[in-house]
Amino acid sequence: MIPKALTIAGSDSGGGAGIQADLKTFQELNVFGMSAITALTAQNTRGVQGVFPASNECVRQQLDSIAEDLKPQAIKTGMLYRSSIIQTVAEKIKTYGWSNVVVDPVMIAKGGASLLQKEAIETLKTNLIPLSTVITPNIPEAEVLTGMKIKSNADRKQAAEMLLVLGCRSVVIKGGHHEDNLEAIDLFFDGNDFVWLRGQRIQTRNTHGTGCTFSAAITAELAKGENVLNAIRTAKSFIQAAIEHELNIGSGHGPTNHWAFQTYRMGRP
Ligand SMILES: Nc1ncnc2c1ncn2[C@@H]1O[C@H](COP(=O)(O)OP(=O)(O)OP(=O)(O)O)[C@@H](O)[C@H]1O
Ligand SMILES: Cc1ncc(CO)c(N)n1
Repeated sequence: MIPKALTIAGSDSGGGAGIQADLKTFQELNVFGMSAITALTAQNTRGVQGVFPASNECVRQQLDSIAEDLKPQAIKTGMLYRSSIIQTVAEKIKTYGWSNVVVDPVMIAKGGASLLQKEAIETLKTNLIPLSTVITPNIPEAEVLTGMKIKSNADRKQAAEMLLVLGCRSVVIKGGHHEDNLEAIDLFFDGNDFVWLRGQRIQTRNTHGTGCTFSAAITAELAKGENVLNAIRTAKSFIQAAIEHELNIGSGHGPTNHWAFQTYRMGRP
């Protein structure tokens, strides 16, 4: 069976994040990609110039069209923008019985533009996170979701425990925003084991879309039937290669290199 994955997220006209990063990542990992677009953004490596959210009906119909004909083995959510879109997505996940749900709780773009309205945070916590197999917050997002400050490793473990209480089956709190300049270390927790996933920190400004790419890689591996921890390990290796082999596109925060994993790492995750 051909593995198929669905991304429910915003479009990044600059091609480095959102739907575009997700579909490129699915393709590179040999997974057929599908998309339901929640918002169009006018965006480039310098920042977000415009946000044009889709109607609830538009999101609903895209999800129905996909579900009636194609069966995704895994899905991810990215930018969802407002509460009613989150509700629509949560209802459809339940209606269609979709499993292997990766929730990337996207809130703010690197340049500071808001990709999620403040009042939608509660809906994310109560309606969507309980349906997820894994959530992938960065440190600032984990702070918003838990209401605690995260500085030390012990703080991060405590935040992971609090996030599990929201009803997700597991969590990875990503370390891209940590002040460590030698390593980028992510923390996985599934209620039993804490696993630290380490990678060398690359000194670069080309990190636009790292979070989208990472969660898309997890989704692709879940679609192939991998378990969550193995999927996350491959995703870590995928994003490491994509940051390391930089493209230097654009004059701001450039995109990562989505073909680097295939070209330089395949078979060596
Ligand atoms: N400079 C870096 N070098 C190596 N790995 C990094 C670097 N920055 C981030 N990562 C890794 O990339 C992945 C994404 O983490 P990050 O915390 O940057 O996500 P994010 O803030 O959600 O990204 P974005 O919002 O830009 O899409 C994690 O696995 C993290 O460890
Ligand atoms: C559409 C979109 N989704 C997610 C992010 C976060 O990287 C972004 N910048 N743009």
